[in-house]
Amino acid sequence: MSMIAAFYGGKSILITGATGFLGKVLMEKLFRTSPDLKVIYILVRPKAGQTLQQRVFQILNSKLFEKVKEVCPNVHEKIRAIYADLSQNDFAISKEDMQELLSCTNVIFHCAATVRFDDTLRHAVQLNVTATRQLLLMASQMPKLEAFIHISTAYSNCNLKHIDEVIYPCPVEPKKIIDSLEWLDDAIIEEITPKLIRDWPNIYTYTKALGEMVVQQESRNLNIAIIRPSIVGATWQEPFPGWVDNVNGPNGLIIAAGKGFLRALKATPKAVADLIPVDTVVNLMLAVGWYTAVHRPKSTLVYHSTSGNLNPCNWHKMGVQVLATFEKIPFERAFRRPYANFTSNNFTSQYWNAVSHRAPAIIYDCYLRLTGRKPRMTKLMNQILRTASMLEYFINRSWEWSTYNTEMLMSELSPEDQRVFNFDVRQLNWLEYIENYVLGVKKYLLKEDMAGIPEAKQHLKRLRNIHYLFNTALFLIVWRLLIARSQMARNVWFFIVSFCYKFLSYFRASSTLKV
Ligand SMILES: CCCCCCCCCCCCCCCCCC(=O)SCCNC(=O)CCNC(=O)[C@H](O)C(C)(C)COP(=O)(O)OP(=O)(O)OC[C@H]1O[C@@H](n2cnc3c(N)ncnc32)[C@H](O)[C@@H]1OP(=O)(O)O
Ligand SMILES: NC(=O)C1=CN([C@@H]2O[C@H](COP(=O)(O)OP(=O)(O)OC[C@H]3O[C@@H](n4cnc5c(N)ncnc54)[C@H](OP(=O)(O)O)[C@@H]3O)[C@@H](O)[C@H]2O)C=CC1
Repeated sequence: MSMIAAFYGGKSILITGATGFLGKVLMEKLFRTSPDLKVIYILVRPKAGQTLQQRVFQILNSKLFEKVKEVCPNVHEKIRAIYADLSQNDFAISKEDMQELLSCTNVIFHCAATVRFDDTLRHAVQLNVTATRQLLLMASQMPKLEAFIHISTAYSNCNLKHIDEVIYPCPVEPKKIIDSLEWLDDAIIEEITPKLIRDWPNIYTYTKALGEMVVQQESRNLNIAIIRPSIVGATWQEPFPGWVDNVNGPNGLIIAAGKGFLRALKATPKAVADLIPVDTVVNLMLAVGWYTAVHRPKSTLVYHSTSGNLNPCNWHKMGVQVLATFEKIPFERAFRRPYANFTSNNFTSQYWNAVSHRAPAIIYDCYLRLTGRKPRMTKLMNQILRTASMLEYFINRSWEWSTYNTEMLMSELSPEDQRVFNFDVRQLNWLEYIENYVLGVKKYLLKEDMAGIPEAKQHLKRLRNIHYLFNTALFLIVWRLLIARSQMARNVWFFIVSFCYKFLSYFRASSTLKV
Protein backbone atom coordinates (compact mmCIF):
# COMPACT_ATOMS: atom_id res chain seq x y z
CA MET A 1 0.00 0.00 0.00
CA SER A 2 1.32 3.45 -0.91
CA MET A 3 1.83 5.60 2.17
CA ILE A 4 1.49 8.77 0.15
CA ALA A 5 -1.79 7.71 -1.45
CA ALA A 6 -3.11 6.69 1.97
CA PHE A 7 -2.10 10.04 3.44
CA TYR A 8 -4.35 11.96 1.03
CA GLY A 9 -7.30 9.65 1.73
CA GLY A 10 -10.06 11.51 3.63
CA LYS A 11 -8.24 14.84 3.22
CA SER A 12 -9.60 18.22 2.10
CA ILE A 13 -7.12 19.71 -0.33
CA LEU A 14 -7.01 23.28 -1.58
CA ILE A 15 -5.44 23.91 -5.00
CA THR A 16 -4.85 27.31 -6.58
CA GLY A 17 -4.14 27.36 -10.31
CA ALA A 18 -6.04 24.08 -10.75
CA THR A 19 -7.21 25.15 -14.22
CA GLY A 20 -3.60 25.55 -15.36
CA PHE A 21 -1.22 23.02 -16.91
CA LEU A 22 0.34 21.81 -13.65
CA GLY A 23 -2.87 22.10 -11.64
CA LYS A 24 -4.86 19.80 -13.93
CA VAL A 25 -2.23 17.06 -13.82
CA LEU A 26 -2.04 17.42 -10.02
CA MET A 27 -5.81 17.00 -9.63
CA GLU A 28 -5.84 14.03 -12.00
CA LYS A 29 -3.14 12.19 -10.09
CA LEU A 30 -4.73 12.94 -6.72
CA PHE A 31 -8.11 11.57 -7.80
CA ARG A 32 -6.55 8.53 -9.46
CA THR A 33 -4.27 7.48 -6.60
CA SER A 34 -6.41 8.63 -3.66
CA PRO A 35 -10.02 8.28 -4.85
CA ASP A 36 -11.11 8.27 -1.21
CA LEU A 37 -9.93 11.83 -0.59
CA LYS A 38 -12.68 13.99 0.90
CA VAL A 39 -12.74 17.02 -1.37
CA ILE A 40 -10.55 19.14 -3.61
CA TYR A 41 -11.31 22.84 -3.31
CA ILE A 42 -10.19 24.76 -6.34
CA LEU A 43 -10.04 28.55 -6.53
CA VAL A 44 -11.34 29.47 -9.97
CA ARG A 45 -12.37 32.60 -11.81
CA PRO A 46 -14.83 32.69 -14.70
CA LYS A 47 -12.94 32.98 -17.99
CA ALA A 48 -13.59 33.36 -21.71
CA GLY A 49 -17.37 33.49 -21.19
CA GLN A 50 -17.37 30.26 -19.15
CA THR A 51 -18.80 29.95 -15.65
CA LEU A 52 -16.89 28.08 -12.94
CA GLN A 53 -19.07 25.02 -13.41
CA GLN A 54 -18.53 25.03 -17.16
CA ARG A 55 -14.78 25.23 -16.66
CA VAL A 56 -14.78 22.33 -14.21
CA PHE A 57 -17.07 20.32 -16.49
CA GLN A 58 -14.71 20.88 -19.41
CA ILE A 59 -11.68 19.75 -17.39
CA LEU A 60 -13.36 16.63 -16.03
CA ASN A 61 -14.59 15.68 -19.49
CA SER A 62 -11.22 16.05 -21.14
CA LYS A 63 -9.08 13.10 -22.23
CA LEU A 64 -6.75 13.75 -19.31
CA PHE A 65 -9.44 12.65 -16.85
CA GLU A 66 -10.59 9.49 -18.68
CA LYS A 67 -8.80 7.12 -16.29
CA VAL A 68 -9.97 9.07 -13.24
CA LYS A 69 -13.58 8.48 -14.15
CA GLU A 70 -13.00 4.72 -14.01
CA VAL A 71 -11.27 4.81 -10.61
CA CYS A 72 -13.36 7.58 -9.04
CA PRO A 73 -16.80 7.66 -10.73
CA ASN A 74 -18.11 10.34 -8.33
CA VAL A 75 -15.25 12.72 -9.11
CA HIS A 76 -17.79 15.50 -9.88
CA GLU A 77 -18.97 15.42 -6.27
CA LYS A 78 -15.44 15.56 -4.86
CA ILE A 79 -14.42 18.72 -6.59
CA ARG A 80 -15.65 22.01 -5.22
CA ALA A 81 -15.03 25.08 -7.35
CA ILE A 82 -14.89 28.27 -5.32
CA TYR A 83 -15.18 31.63 -7.02
CA ALA A 84 -11.94 33.51 -6.49
CA ASP A 85 -9.80 36.09 -8.19
CA LEU A 86 -6.31 36.05 -6.77
CA SER A 87 -5.59 39.57 -7.91
CA GLN A 88 -8.30 40.95 -5.60
CA ASN A 89 -8.37 41.65 -1.87
CA ASP A 90 -9.35 38.51 0.05
CA PHE A 91 -9.45 36.88 -3.38
CA ALA A 92 -13.10 38.07 -3.64
CA ILE A 93 -14.12 34.81 -1.93
CA SER A 94 -17.58 34.87 -0.30
CA LYS A 95 -17.78 34.77 3.51
CA GLU A 96 -19.35 31.30 3.57
CA ASP A 97 -16.78 29.86 1.21
CA MET A 98 -13.96 31.43 3.17
CA GLN A 99 -15.32 29.96 6.38
CA GLU A 100 -15.47 26.50 4.85
CA LEU A 101 -11.93 26.78 3.48
CA LEU A 102 -10.53 28.00 6.78
CA SER A 103 -12.17 25.30 8.84
CA CYS A 104 -11.70 22.28 6.55
CA THR A 105 -8.46 22.54 4.55
CA ASN A 106 -5.75 19.99 5.37
CA VAL A 107 -3.24 20.57 2.57
CA ILE A 108 -2.64 23.53 0.22
CA PHE A 109 -0.94 23.38 -3.17
CA HIS A 110 -0.33 26.93 -4.37
CA CYS A 111 0.22 26.74 -8.15
CA ALA A 112 -1.53 29.88 -9.39
CA ALA A 113 0.71 32.51 -10.92
CA THR A 114 1.05 34.72 -13.91
CA VAL A 115 3.67 32.96 -16.02
CA ARG A 116 3.84 35.59 -18.77
CA PHE A 117 7.32 37.02 -19.14
CA ASP A 118 6.00 40.40 -20.28
CA ASP A 119 3.31 41.03 -17.67
CA THR A 120 3.27 44.40 -15.94
CA LEU A 121 5.13 44.59 -12.65
CA ARG A 122 1.92 45.63 -10.90
CA HIS A 123 -0.04 42.57 -12.02
CA ALA A 124 2.85 40.14 -11.57
CA VAL A 125 3.49 41.39 -8.02
CA GLN A 126 -0.23 41.20 -7.25
CA LEU A 127 -0.40 37.57 -8.31
CA ASN A 128 3.03 36.11 -7.61
CA VAL A 129 3.78 38.01 -4.40
CA THR A 130 0.75 39.65 -2.76
CA ALA A 131 -1.56 36.68 -3.44
CA THR A 132 1.04 34.32 -1.95
CA ARG A 133 1.17 36.51 1.17
CA GLN A 134 -2.61 36.58 1.34
CA LEU A 135 -2.82 32.79 1.01
CA LEU A 136 -0.24 32.34 3.77
CA LEU A 137 -2.33 34.59 5.98
CA MET A 138 -5.36 32.43 5.26
CA ALA A 139 -3.29 29.32 5.93
CA SER A 140 -2.29 30.63 9.34
CA GLN A 141 -6.00 30.68 10.26
CA MET A 142 -6.59 27.05 9.25
CA PRO A 143 -6.58 24.87 12.36
CA LYS A 144 -6.48 21.61 10.39
CA LEU A 145 -3.73 22.59 7.97
CA GLU A 146 -0.93 20.04 7.78
CA ALA A 147 1.15 21.28 4.85
CA PHE A 148 1.45 24.26 2.52
CA ILE A 149 3.25 23.54 -0.75
CA HIS A 150 4.34 26.56 -2.75
CA ILE A 151 5.25 26.17 -6.42
CA SER A 152 8.04 28.45 -7.52
CA THR A 153 10.42 28.09 -10.47
CA ALA A 154 14.00 26.87 -10.75
CA TYR A 155 14.65 30.17 -12.57
CA SER A 156 13.67 32.37 -9.62
CA ASN A 157 17.40 32.75 -9.01
CA CYS A 158 18.54 32.53 -12.62
CA ASN A 159 20.83 35.49 -12.01
CA LEU A 160 23.06 32.92 -10.26
CA LYS A 161 24.91 30.09 -11.96
CA HIS A 162 24.87 27.52 -9.18
CA ILE A 163 21.63 27.36 -7.25
CA ASP A 164 21.20 25.54 -3.96
CA GLU A 165 17.97 24.42 -2.36
CA VAL A 166 17.80 27.52 -0.18
CA ILE A 167 15.82 30.75 -0.33
CA TYR A 168 18.03 33.58 -1.51
CA PRO A 169 17.37 37.14 -0.30
CA CYS A 170 16.19 39.68 -2.89
CA PRO A 171 17.82 43.12 -3.12
CA VAL A 172 14.53 44.86 -2.25
CA GLU A 173 12.11 43.75 0.47
CA PRO A 174 8.87 42.36 -1.06
CA LYS A 175 6.84 44.43 1.40
CA LYS A 176 8.49 47.65 0.23
CA ILE A 177 7.63 46.80 -3.38
CA ILE A 178 4.04 45.88 -2.54
CA ASP A 179 3.60 49.13 -0.61
CA SER A 180 5.15 51.36 -3.25
CA LEU A 181 3.11 49.82 -6.07
CA GLU A 182 0.01 50.97 -4.23
CA TRP A 183 0.75 54.66 -4.78
CA LEU A 184 3.03 54.74 -7.85
CA ASP A 185 1.32 55.26 -11.18
CA ASP A 186 1.77 52.88 -14.12
CA ALA A 187 4.12 55.17 -16.09
CA ILE A 188 6.55 55.45 -13.18
CA ILE A 189 6.36 51.73 -12.48
CA GLU A 190 7.28 51.04 -16.08
CA GLU A 191 10.24 53.38 -15.81
CA ILE A 192 11.65 51.88 -12.62
CA THR A 193 10.99 48.23 -13.54
CA PRO A 194 14.39 47.62 -15.24
CA LYS A 195 16.18 49.13 -12.23
CA LEU A 196 14.23 46.93 -9.85
CA ILE A 197 14.61 43.65 -11.70
CA ARG A 198 18.36 44.24 -12.27
CA ASP A 199 19.95 41.04 -13.58
CA TRP A 200 16.74 38.99 -13.67
CA PRO A 201 15.76 38.44 -17.32
CA ASN A 202 12.07 39.23 -16.86
CA ILE A 203 9.36 40.30 -14.44
CA TYR A 204 8.11 36.72 -14.07
CA THR A 205 11.31 35.25 -12.61
CA TYR A 206 11.84 38.35 -10.47
CA THR A 207 8.38 38.22 -8.91
CA LYS A 208 8.70 34.47 -8.33
CA ALA A 209 11.89 35.22 -6.34
CA LEU A 210 9.99 37.83 -4.32
CA GLY A 211 7.23 35.23 -3.78
CA GLU A 212 9.75 32.85 -2.19
CA MET A 213 10.97 35.57 0.16
CA VAL A 214 7.38 36.22 1.19
CA VAL A 215 6.99 32.51 1.95
CA GLN A 216 10.06 32.64 4.16
CA GLN A 217 8.98 35.80 5.97
CA GLU A 218 5.35 34.87 6.49
CA SER A 219 5.76 31.18 7.25
CA ARG A 220 4.96 31.59 10.98
CA ASN A 221 4.43 28.10 12.43
CA LEU A 222 3.22 26.59 9.21
CA ASN A 223 4.67 23.44 7.64
CA ILE A 224 5.82 24.85 4.34
CA ALA A 225 7.84 23.53 1.43
CA ILE A 226 8.83 25.14 -1.86
CA ILE A 227 9.15 23.24 -5.13
CA ARG A 228 11.15 24.69 -7.99
CA PRO A 229 10.53 23.02 -11.35
CA SER A 230 12.63 24.00 -14.37
CA ILE A 231 10.94 24.01 -17.82
CA VAL A 232 7.79 21.94 -17.36
CA GLY A 233 7.08 19.76 -20.38
CA ALA A 234 4.49 17.23 -21.55
CA THR A 235 3.65 14.15 -19.46
CA TRP A 236 6.27 11.40 -19.48
CA GLN A 237 4.12 8.44 -18.39
CA GLU A 238 0.96 9.44 -16.55
CA PRO A 239 -1.88 9.27 -17.17
CA PHE A 240 -0.51 8.74 -20.70
CA PRO A 241 2.61 10.05 -22.48
CA GLY A 242 2.76 13.36 -24.33
CA TRP A 243 -0.14 15.28 -22.81
CA VAL A 244 0.16 19.09 -23.11
CA ASP A 245 -2.42 21.83 -23.10
CA ASN A 246 -0.91 25.26 -23.75
CA VAL A 247 1.59 26.99 -26.02
CA ASN A 248 3.91 28.10 -23.21
CA GLY A 249 7.62 27.29 -23.05
CA PRO A 250 8.82 24.74 -25.60
CA ASN A 251 5.30 23.92 -26.88
CA GLY A 252 4.84 27.07 -28.98
CA LEU A 253 8.33 26.68 -30.45
CA ILE A 254 7.69 23.04 -31.31
CA ILE A 255 4.53 24.07 -33.17
CA ALA A 256 6.33 26.92 -34.92
CA ALA A 257 9.19 24.58 -35.95
CA GLY A 258 6.92 21.71 -37.00
CA LYS A 259 4.83 24.00 -39.17
CA GLY A 260 8.03 25.29 -40.80
CA PHE A 261 7.69 28.87 -39.56
CA LEU A 262 10.69 28.78 -37.24
CA ARG A 263 13.77 27.25 -38.92
CA ALA A 264 16.55 28.82 -36.88
CA LEU A 265 16.91 29.66 -33.23
CA LYS A 266 19.45 31.64 -31.25
CA ALA A 267 20.37 28.79 -28.95
CA THR A 268 23.61 27.37 -27.59
CA PRO A 269 23.61 23.75 -28.81
CA LYS A 270 25.68 22.51 -25.85
CA ALA A 271 23.62 24.31 -23.21
CA VAL A 272 21.56 22.02 -20.99
CA ALA A 273 17.90 21.77 -21.97
CA ASP A 274 16.50 21.49 -18.47
CA LEU A 275 13.09 20.10 -19.25
CA ILE A 276 11.10 18.26 -16.61
CA PRO A 277 7.94 16.27 -17.38
CA VAL A 278 4.82 17.63 -15.70
CA ASP A 279 3.93 14.25 -14.14
CA THR A 280 7.39 14.08 -12.53
CA VAL A 281 6.80 17.50 -10.95
CA VAL A 282 3.35 16.41 -9.74
CA ASN A 283 4.71 13.20 -8.19
CA LEU A 284 7.32 15.24 -6.33
CA MET A 285 4.64 17.70 -5.17
CA LEU A 286 2.53 14.91 -3.70
CA ALA A 287 5.53 13.28 -2.05
CA VAL A 288 6.60 16.63 -0.60
CA GLY A 289 3.05 17.26 0.68
CA TRP A 290 3.13 13.94 2.51
CA TYR A 291 6.67 14.38 3.85
CA THR A 292 6.06 17.95 5.04
CA ALA A 293 2.87 16.98 6.86
CA VAL A 294 4.14 13.76 8.40
CA HIS A 295 7.81 14.53 9.14
CA ARG A 296 7.34 18.26 9.83
CA PRO A 297 10.89 19.44 8.95
CA LYS A 298 12.05 22.23 11.26
CA SER A 299 12.62 24.74 8.47
CA THR A 300 11.08 25.43 5.07
CA LEU A 301 12.66 22.93 2.67
CA VAL A 302 13.20 23.77 -1.00
CA TYR A 303 13.09 20.96 -3.58
CA HIS A 304 14.49 21.29 -7.09
CA SER A 305 12.54 19.49 -9.77
CA THR A 306 15.15 19.64 -12.53
CA SER A 307 16.78 17.17 -14.90
CA GLY A 308 20.15 18.76 -15.73
CA ASN A 309 22.38 17.32 -13.02
CA LEU A 310 20.84 13.83 -12.93
CA ASN A 311 20.07 13.15 -16.60
CA PRO A 312 21.29 15.99 -18.79
CA CYS A 313 20.17 16.57 -22.36
CA ASN A 314 21.36 19.50 -24.46
CA TRP A 315 19.49 21.66 -26.99
CA HIS A 316 21.34 20.09 -29.92
CA LYS A 317 20.22 16.57 -28.98
CA MET A 318 16.72 17.83 -28.35
CA GLY A 319 16.57 19.69 -31.69
CA VAL A 320 17.82 16.64 -33.62
CA GLN A 321 15.22 14.40 -32.02
CA VAL A 322 12.41 16.91 -32.54
CA LEU A 323 13.34 17.11 -36.24
CA ALA A 324 13.57 13.32 -36.54
CA THR A 325 10.05 13.08 -35.12
CA PHE A 326 8.75 15.67 -37.60
CA GLU A 327 10.05 13.36 -40.37
CA LYS A 328 8.11 10.42 -38.97
CA ILE A 329 5.02 12.25 -37.81
CA PRO A 330 4.81 15.55 -39.70
CA PHE A 331 2.39 18.32 -38.78
CA GLU A 332 -0.29 19.11 -41.34
CA ARG A 333 -0.21 21.98 -43.85
CA ALA A 334 3.33 23.11 -43.04
CA PHE A 335 4.42 26.48 -44.39
CA ARG A 336 7.94 25.21 -45.11
CA ARG A 337 9.85 21.99 -44.46
CA PRO A 338 10.85 21.82 -40.77
CA TYR A 339 14.49 22.58 -40.08
CA ALA A 340 16.38 23.65 -36.97
CA ASN A 341 19.48 25.74 -37.19
CA PHE A 342 20.79 26.46 -33.70
CA THR A 343 23.32 29.25 -33.54
CA SER A 344 24.65 31.20 -30.61
CA ASN A 345 26.18 33.83 -32.89
CA ASN A 346 24.33 37.14 -33.05
CA PHE A 347 25.20 37.92 -36.64
CA THR A 348 24.29 34.45 -37.94
CA SER A 349 21.04 34.58 -36.01
CA GLN A 350 20.14 37.96 -37.56
CA TYR A 351 21.02 36.57 -40.98
CA TRP A 352 18.74 33.54 -40.53
CA ASN A 353 15.95 35.74 -39.25
CA ALA A 354 16.14 37.88 -42.36
CA VAL A 355 16.62 35.10 -44.92
CA SER A 356 14.78 32.17 -43.42
CA HIS A 357 11.98 33.91 -41.53
CA ARG A 358 11.17 37.45 -42.64
CA ALA A 359 11.84 37.10 -46.40
CA PRO A 360 9.59 34.03 -46.92
CA ALA A 361 6.87 35.71 -44.85
CA ILE A 362 7.03 38.85 -46.99
CA ILE A 363 7.02 36.82 -50.22
CA TYR A 364 4.02 34.80 -49.01
CA ASP A 365 2.15 37.98 -48.01
CA CYS A 366 2.79 39.42 -51.50
CA TYR A 367 1.31 36.24 -52.95
CA LEU A 368 -1.75 36.59 -50.67
CA ARG A 369 -2.18 40.22 -51.72
CA LEU A 370 -1.87 39.34 -55.40
CA THR A 371 -4.54 36.66 -55.03
CA GLY A 372 -6.88 39.11 -53.31
CA ARG A 373 -6.45 37.74 -49.78
CA LYS A 374 -5.50 39.42 -46.54
CA PRO A 375 -1.76 39.22 -45.71
CA ARG A 376 -1.05 37.62 -42.33
CA MET A 377 2.28 35.84 -42.44
CA THR A 378 4.50 38.80 -41.50
CA LYS A 379 2.39 39.46 -38.40
CA LEU A 380 2.52 35.82 -37.35
CA MET A 381 6.25 35.65 -38.01
CA ASN A 382 6.86 38.76 -35.89
CA GLN A 383 4.93 37.17 -33.04
CA ILE A 384 6.90 33.92 -33.27
CA LEU A 385 10.22 35.79 -33.39
CA ARG A 386 9.16 37.85 -30.37
CA THR A 387 8.35 34.68 -28.44
CA ALA A 388 11.64 33.06 -29.51
CA SER A 389 13.59 36.14 -28.42
CA MET A 390 11.86 36.11 -25.01
CA LEU A 391 12.93 32.49 -24.47
CA GLU A 392 16.50 33.10 -25.72
CA TYR A 393 17.85 33.80 -22.26
CA PHE A 394 16.92 30.27 -21.16
CA ILE A 395 18.29 28.42 -24.19
CA ASN A 396 21.69 30.04 -24.22
CA ARG A 397 22.77 29.30 -20.67
CA SER A 398 23.20 26.34 -18.36
CA TRP A 399 22.55 26.30 -14.64
CA GLU A 400 23.53 23.88 -11.91
CA TRP A 401 20.75 23.10 -9.47
CA SER A 402 21.64 21.01 -6.46
CA THR A 403 19.08 18.31 -5.69
CA TYR A 404 20.03 17.07 -2.20
CA ASN A 405 16.55 17.50 -0.74
CA THR A 406 14.86 15.91 -3.73
CA GLU A 407 17.25 12.94 -3.59
CA MET A 408 16.87 12.71 0.20
CA LEU A 409 13.10 12.53 -0.24
CA MET A 410 13.45 9.82 -2.87
CA SER A 411 15.41 7.70 -0.41
CA GLU A 412 12.73 8.24 2.26
CA LEU A 413 10.00 6.69 0.10
CA SER A 414 8.97 3.05 0.30
CA PRO A 415 9.60 0.97 -2.86
CA GLU A 416 5.84 1.14 -3.56
CA ASP A 417 5.81 4.95 -3.27
CA GLN A 418 8.93 5.21 -5.43
CA ARG A 419 6.96 3.37 -8.10
CA VAL A 420 3.60 5.12 -7.77
CA PHE A 421 5.05 8.58 -7.20
CA ASN A 422 8.13 8.26 -9.35
CA PHE A 423 10.10 11.49 -9.68
CA ASP A 424 13.45 9.89 -10.48
CA VAL A 425 14.32 11.67 -13.70
CA ARG A 426 17.34 9.38 -14.21
CA GLN A 427 14.92 6.79 -15.60
CA LEU A 428 13.79 9.15 -18.36
CA ASN A 429 14.74 8.13 -21.91
CA TRP A 430 15.01 11.48 -23.70
CA LEU A 431 14.61 10.17 -27.24
CA GLU A 432 11.40 8.36 -26.37
CA TYR A 433 10.15 11.30 -24.30
CA ILE A 434 10.75 13.88 -27.02
CA GLU A 435 9.05 11.72 -29.63
CA ASN A 436 5.97 11.36 -27.42
CA TYR A 437 6.13 15.07 -26.64
CA VAL A 438 6.01 16.09 -30.32
CA LEU A 439 3.25 13.56 -30.93
CA GLY A 440 1.34 15.02 -27.98
CA VAL A 441 1.68 18.55 -29.37
CA LYS A 442 0.22 17.29 -32.65
CA LYS A 443 -2.64 15.40 -31.04
CA TYR A 444 -3.64 17.50 -28.03
CA LEU A 445 -2.65 21.04 -29.02
CA LEU A 446 -3.06 21.05 -32.78
CA LYS A 447 -5.86 18.45 -32.64
CA GLU A 448 -4.53 16.80 -35.78
CA ASP A 449 -5.67 13.33 -36.74
CA MET A 450 -3.11 10.53 -37.25
CA ALA A 451 -4.97 9.58 -40.43
CA GLY A 452 -3.67 12.80 -42.01
CA ILE A 453 0.00 11.71 -41.80
CA PRO A 454 0.32 10.36 -45.42
CA GLU A 455 -1.14 13.60 -46.80
CA ALA A 456 1.17 15.65 -44.53
CA LYS A 457 4.15 13.67 -45.87
CA GLN A 458 3.03 14.32 -49.46
CA HIS A 459 2.73 18.00 -48.64
CA LEU A 460 6.31 18.05 -47.32
CA LYS A 461 7.51 16.39 -50.54
CA ARG A 462 5.77 19.09 -52.57
CA LEU A 463 7.39 21.74 -50.37
CA ARG A 464 10.80 20.15 -50.96
CA ASN A 465 10.28 20.27 -54.75
CA ILE A 466 9.12 23.89 -54.57
CA HIS A 467 12.20 24.63 -52.45
CA TYR A 468 14.56 23.08 -55.05
CA LEU A 469 12.75 24.82 -57.91
CA PHE A 470 12.86 28.16 -56.12
CA ASN A 471 16.58 27.82 -55.31
CA THR A 472 17.43 26.82 -58.89
CA ALA A 473 15.45 29.74 -60.30
CA LEU A 474 17.06 32.12 -57.84
CA PHE A 475 20.53 30.82 -58.69
CA LEU A 476 19.91 31.24 -62.43
CA ILE A 477 18.56 34.77 -62.02
CA VAL A 478 21.49 35.86 -59.86
CA TRP A 479 23.94 34.21 -62.22
CA ARG A 480 22.34 35.84 -65.26
CA LEU A 481 22.61 39.23 -63.58
CA LEU A 482 26.24 38.56 -62.70
CA ILE A 483 27.10 37.55 -66.27
CA ALA A 484 25.53 40.72 -67.59
CA ARG A 485 27.69 42.85 -65.30
CA SER A 486 31.03 41.10 -64.76
CA GLN A 487 33.66 39.94 -67.26
CA MET A 488 35.07 37.55 -64.66
CA ALA A 489 31.64 35.83 -64.20
CA ARG A 490 31.31 35.58 -68.01
CA ASN A 491 34.74 33.90 -68.24
CA VAL A 492 33.82 31.41 -65.50
CA TRP A 493 30.51 30.73 -67.22
CA PHE A 494 32.14 30.07 -70.64
CA PHE A 495 34.76 27.89 -68.98
CA ILE A 496 32.06 25.75 -67.29
CA VAL A 497 29.96 25.50 -70.46
CA SER A 498 32.92 24.52 -72.66
CA PHE A 499 34.12 22.05 -70.02
CA CYS A 500 30.69 20.40 -69.92
CA TYR A 501 30.54 20.37 -73.71
CA LYS A 502 33.98 18.69 -73.96
CA PHE A 503 33.05 16.18 -71.28
CA LEU A 504 29.82 15.27 -73.09
CA SER A 505 31.63 14.97 -76.48
CA TYR A 506 34.26 12.71 -74.89
CA PHE A 507 31.57 10.61 -73.25
CA ARG A 508 29.65 10.25 -76.55
CA ALA A 509 32.83 9.41 -78.47
CA SER A 510 33.94 6.76 -75.99
CA SER A 511 30.49 5.11 -75.91
CA THR A 512 30.45 5.02 -79.78
CA LEU A 513 33.89 3.33 -79.77
CA LYS A 514 32.67 0.63 -77.35
CA VAL A 515 29.78 -0.22 -79.71
C1 LIG B 1 13.45 22.00 -33.91
C2 LIG B 1 13.02 23.04 -32.88
C3 LIG B 1 13.05 22.59 -31.53
C4 LIG B 1 12.43 23.49 -30.61
C5 LIG B 1 12.94 23.22 -29.28
C6 LIG B 1 12.21 23.94 -28.24
C7 LIG B 1 12.99 25.01 -27.59
C8 LIG B 1 12.29 25.37 -26.35
C9 LIG B 1 12.82 26.49 -25.58
C10 LIG B 1 11.95 26.72 -24.42
C11 LIG B 1 12.51 27.56 -23.37
C12 LIG B 1 11.50 27.83 -22.33
C13 LIG B 1 12.09 28.53 -21.20
C14 LIG B 1 11.12 28.78 -20.10
C15 LIG B 1 11.85 28.90 -18.84
C16 LIG B 1 11.07 29.41 -17.69
C17 LIG B 1 10.29 28.36 -16.98
C18 LIG B 1 9.21 28.96 -16.20
O1 LIG B 1 9.13 28.96 -15.02
S1 LIG B 1 8.12 29.83 -17.21
C19 LIG B 1 6.57 29.20 -17.17
C20 LIG B 1 6.17 29.15 -18.56
N1 LIG B 1 5.91 30.48 -19.07
C21 LIG B 1 6.06 30.70 -20.32
O2 LIG B 1 6.56 29.87 -21.03
C22 LIG B 1 5.50 32.02 -20.81
C23 LIG B 1 6.20 32.47 -22.01
N2 LIG B 1 5.33 33.20 -22.89
C24 LIG B 1 5.02 34.51 -22.78
O3 LIG B 1 5.38 35.14 -21.82
C25 LIG B 1 4.23 35.14 -23.90
O4 LIG B 1 3.64 34.15 -24.67
C26 LIG B 1 5.14 36.00 -24.83
C27 LIG B 1 5.50 37.27 -24.06
C28 LIG B 1 6.41 35.25 -25.21
C29 LIG B 1 4.41 36.35 -26.12
O5 LIG B 1 3.29 37.11 -25.85
P1 LIG B 1 2.31 37.59 -27.04
O6 LIG B 1 3.10 37.98 -28.22
O7 LIG B 1 1.37 38.57 -26.45
O8 LIG B 1 1.56 36.26 -27.43
P2 LIG B 1 0.52 35.41 -26.54
O9 LIG B 1 1.28 34.46 -25.68
O10 LIG B 1 -0.48 36.29 -25.86
O11 LIG B 1 -0.19 34.62 -27.70
C30 LIG B 1 -1.11 35.25 -28.60
C31 LIG B 1 -1.92 34.18 -29.28
O12 LIG B 1 -1.10 33.36 -30.11
C32 LIG B 1 -1.16 32.02 -29.71
N3 LIG B 1 0.19 31.49 -29.89
C33 LIG B 1 1.31 31.96 -29.32
N4 LIG B 1 2.35 31.25 -29.75
C34 LIG B 1 1.86 30.32 -30.60
C35 LIG B 1 2.43 29.29 -31.38
N5 LIG B 1 3.74 29.10 -31.38
N6 LIG B 1 1.63 28.51 -32.13
C36 LIG B 1 0.32 28.69 -32.14
N7 LIG B 1 -0.29 29.66 -31.43
C37 LIG B 1 0.49 30.46 -30.68
C38 LIG B 1 -1.63 32.05 -28.27
O13 LIG B 1 -2.29 30.86 -27.91
C39 LIG B 1 -2.57 33.22 -28.29
O14 LIG B 1 -3.84 32.87 -28.82
P3 LIG B 1 -5.17 33.49 -28.20
O15 LIG B 1 -5.20 33.06 -26.75
O16 LIG B 1 -5.03 34.97 -28.35
O17 LIG B 1 -6.26 32.86 -29.01
N1 LIG C 1 5.00 25.83 -16.97
C1 LIG C 1 6.26 25.92 -16.64
O1 LIG C 1 7.16 25.70 -17.46
C2 LIG C 1 6.64 26.24 -15.24
C3 LIG C 1 5.71 26.61 -14.28
N2 LIG C 1 6.14 26.89 -13.01
C4 LIG C 1 5.20 27.30 -11.99
O2 LIG C 1 4.16 26.35 -11.90
C5 LIG C 1 2.96 26.99 -11.54
C6 LIG C 1 1.87 26.58 -12.50
O3 LIG C 1 2.27 26.95 -13.81
P1 LIG C 1 1.43 26.50 -15.09
O4 LIG C 1 0.42 25.51 -14.68
O5 LIG C 1 2.39 26.17 -16.14
O6 LIG C 1 0.75 27.88 -15.46
P2 LIG C 1 -0.66 28.13 -16.18
O7 LIG C 1 -0.55 29.47 -16.80
O8 LIG C 1 -1.03 26.99 -17.02
O9 LIG C 1 -1.67 28.20 -14.96
C7 LIG C 1 -1.76 29.31 -14.13
C8 LIG C 1 -2.92 29.11 -13.19
O10 LIG C 1 -3.03 30.26 -12.35
C9 LIG C 1 -4.38 30.71 -12.40
N3 LIG C 1 -4.52 32.14 -12.23
C10 LIG C 1 -3.83 33.11 -12.85
N4 LIG C 1 -4.31 34.30 -12.47
C11 LIG C 1 -5.31 34.08 -11.60
C12 LIG C 1 -6.20 34.91 -10.86
N5 LIG C 1 -6.13 36.24 -10.93
N6 LIG C 1 -7.11 34.33 -10.07
C13 LIG C 1 -7.22 32.99 -9.99
N7 LIG C 1 -6.41 32.15 -10.65
C14 LIG C 1 -5.47 32.69 -11.44
C15 LIG C 1 -4.82 30.37 -13.82
O11 LIG C 1 -6.22 30.43 -13.88
P3 LIG C 1 -6.99 30.67 -15.26
O12 LIG C 1 -7.13 29.32 -15.88
O13 LIG C 1 -8.26 31.27 -14.84
O14 LIG C 1 -6.14 31.60 -16.08
C16 LIG C 1 -4.25 28.97 -13.94
O15 LIG C 1 -5.06 28.06 -13.30
C17 LIG C 1 3.23 28.48 -11.52
O16 LIG C 1 3.43 28.87 -10.19
C18 LIG C 1 4.51 28.62 -12.31
O17 LIG C 1 5.26 29.71 -11.86
C19 LIG C 1 7.44 26.78 -12.65
C20 LIG C 1 8.36 26.41 -13.55
C21 LIG C 1 8.06 26.13 -14.93
